[in-house]
Amino acid sequence: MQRTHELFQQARELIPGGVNSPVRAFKGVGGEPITFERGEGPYIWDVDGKRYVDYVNSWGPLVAGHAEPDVIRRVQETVAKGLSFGTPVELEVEMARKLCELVPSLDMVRLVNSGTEATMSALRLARAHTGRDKIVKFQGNYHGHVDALLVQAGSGALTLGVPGSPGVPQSVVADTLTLPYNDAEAVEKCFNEHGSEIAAVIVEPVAGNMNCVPPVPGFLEKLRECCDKSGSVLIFDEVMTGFRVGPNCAQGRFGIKPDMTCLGKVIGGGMPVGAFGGRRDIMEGLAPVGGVYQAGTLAGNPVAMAAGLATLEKITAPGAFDGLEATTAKLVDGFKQRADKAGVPLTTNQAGSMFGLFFTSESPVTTFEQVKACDLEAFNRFFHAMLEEGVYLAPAAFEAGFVSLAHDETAVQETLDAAERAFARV
Ligand SMILES: Cc1ncc(COP(=O)(O)O)c(C=O)c1O
Ligand SMILES: NCC(=O)CCC(=O)O
Repeated sequence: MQRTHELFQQARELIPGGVNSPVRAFKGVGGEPITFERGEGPYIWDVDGKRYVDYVNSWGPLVAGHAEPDVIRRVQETVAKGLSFGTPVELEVEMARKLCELVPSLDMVRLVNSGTEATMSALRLARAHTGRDKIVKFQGNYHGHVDALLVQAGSGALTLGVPGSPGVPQSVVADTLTLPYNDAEAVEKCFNEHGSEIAAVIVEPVAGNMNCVPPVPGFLEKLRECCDKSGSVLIFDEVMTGFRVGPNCAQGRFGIKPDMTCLGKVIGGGMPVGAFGGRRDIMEGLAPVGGVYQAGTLAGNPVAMAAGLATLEKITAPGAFDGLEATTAKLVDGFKQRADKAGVPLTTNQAGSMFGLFFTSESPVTTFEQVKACDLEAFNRFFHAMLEEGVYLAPAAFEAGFVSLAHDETAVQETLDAAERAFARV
């Protein structure tokens, strides 16, 4: 690990913590982050030449695998025509059409550059649409680093123990109400008290930033019901779940239609893209049609659109998603079997191509409290053992795992063989 170590020493002098996003640091698991230089299919190689089976996949976007040839070709063709115009381009129309076709709640969509931008703008629009200020979010859900949403947040905020961030004024979060995930009763109670003041509820329809926790039956239904009754805007943050949990996103899978949807990750295929969309009457509140201001120099960038469109083609090809889900099930069942064999208490969750490993004897895991009560030290030992074995899991116990279309029998078998040896050391 000579080269990776040297690079990280340099990075620490130049970039805070040596990383451009805190989740990349190994703060939760200990040790130094690894610097990578190449990917192909299910594998990534670090700068010292070691190969790993990858279950981070750039934190979700690479559902087609690394350097997928058709994706790369589409990007190269597009790059050759110029990188950006700051004008309408054909590929953004193609992307908007594709998203409106595939995502049940989208009448219209606007493209942005990240998931954070998508949730930030969706909130602004929902507040303008309703003329209300309060928003509801769930503990352990993460919606990007939007000030008003950095309250009891998941992902790196949770891993680092800063679920609310210094620098966010109290006045900005005063209108953010937080509730326990998967608790329909708490939702009902909150709406009984504040319903007429609530502009929006924003939720990860499968929580993927407190490990992976699917919604319990009735939870999303209750959100829909309460929002309908009170005239609040229901926002599904599908930045992570979009085209990961189903070919029509979580809303397609669970049959609940939100008023607005945020997207990111997969729809950029590894390029910086986000999107938010929904009901036409809401979306037409945006400038230049309406008064709600939102903008972006590089929004709808053709190169990013090309990568995203090629990736969406892969995941929506006939049979593709079912195959991916079956591979994920095989992986997750394999982890469980090997943990059982080694006598390590483990519970697993799966939603489409997302999965969660919980070092606990409680099953099922459906709440944030259960997630926080898991054996973090056992996870950390498992993480490092897997790393040594050449399997790259997210370097934190509070993150979901991601499988790609490129994960074949060989990659899965390699992973499970590694897991068998790793569990024996946990
Ligand atoms: C559910 C969810 N929403 C929003 C975001 C923010 O997206 P980005 O990191 O692209 O700003 C993320 C991930 O980072 C996410 O998982
Ligand atoms: N679950 C973690 C993320 O999705 C975020 C990645 C990042 O913030 O770099």
